[in-house]
Amino acid sequence: MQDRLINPLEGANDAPDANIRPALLAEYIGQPVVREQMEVFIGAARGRDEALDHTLIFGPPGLGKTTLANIIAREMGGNLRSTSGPVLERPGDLAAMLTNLEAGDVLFIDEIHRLSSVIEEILYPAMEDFQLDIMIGEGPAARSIKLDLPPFTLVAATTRAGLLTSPLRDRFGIVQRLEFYNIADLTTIVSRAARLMRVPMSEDGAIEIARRARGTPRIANRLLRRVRDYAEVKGDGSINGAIAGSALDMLAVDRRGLDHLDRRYIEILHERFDGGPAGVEAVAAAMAEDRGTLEDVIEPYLIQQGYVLRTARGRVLTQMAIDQML
Ligand SMILES: Nc1ncnc2c1ncn2[C@@H]1O[C@H](COP(=O)(O)OP(=O)(O)OP(=O)(O)O)[C@@H](O)[C@H]1O
Ligand SMILES: [Mg+2]
Repeated sequence: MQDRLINPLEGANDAPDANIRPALLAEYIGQPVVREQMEVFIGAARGRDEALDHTLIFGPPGLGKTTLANIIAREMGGNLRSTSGPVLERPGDLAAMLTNLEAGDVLFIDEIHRLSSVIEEILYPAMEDFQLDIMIGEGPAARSIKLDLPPFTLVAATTRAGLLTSPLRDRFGIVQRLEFYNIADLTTIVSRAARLMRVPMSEDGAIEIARRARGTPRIANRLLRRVRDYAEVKGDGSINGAIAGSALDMLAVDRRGLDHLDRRYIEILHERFDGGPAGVEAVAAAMAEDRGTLEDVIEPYLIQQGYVLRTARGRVLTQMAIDQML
């Protein structure tokens, strides 16, 4: 899993890409619905000189949740303070973040589905009334303190919206769902990144990379870096369709953006489970992967592309998968 080239998760070999990450809404490519809505909500909040409503962003890894959180802070003219669900262990951790906020700041909590219930309880009044309500000390000496917080915006991201409790979910005024990107948008993303990285690339080179990036900008940018390596060693450093094609063939990323893990998933479902329905736990065990990896990383794209169906009785292989892959 670790060294899978088309793993949508952020990895050690993702070079720092601060310079290619879009900083403004106008540079955020694709996601037209999200972009249009955010333009309106941000414009309105700025016009009223208020903090933007709390915003929940969900979608599979690598589609631009963290990027969007950064853009929101920038467009609102506030600071971005980042943390994540698993990092916030004790109430004091969250209290420290909240009391350091200034009016109009964005508090970004990544992986919000991994927040403990104690922390969640503190978040409710903070989100609703900008009040920090916290117990300090233990036993008879314990007392509760209340503090006013400046108006701020909580931006939360999750790959698993289904795991949020409904009281938490209900406290977000804005909920945005990111979708996989189409080839045209991914082509624009790759072309822009190549320009910023000063790599000469033709349109068909960009399309070839986009087609194999399984709808995910992070993967598109990672493939671009590996194709650049290939072009520098095997060619004159510039990328065209043929160079990109042979580089990606060498990297075993096929024309549909599927790699050995996807193919194994489909083969196992076909051979061991007779095409399904099969429970996700059983498929995960047969693949020796954990269920979370299957659900977060492998399945979303296979489902979106129509290779696999998620039914009440389990996973089912579609006719299209059988025709194209087996
Ligand atoms: N709409 C976009 N336009 C251009 N580039 C994008 C866009 N969305 C994401 N990217 C690029 O893809 C990379 C991954 O995006 P990001 O880190 O925001 O994903 P994420 O959804 O937060 O992933 P994770 O779930 O792993 O936290 C970014 O570094 C950025 O360069
Ligand atoms: Mg992120």
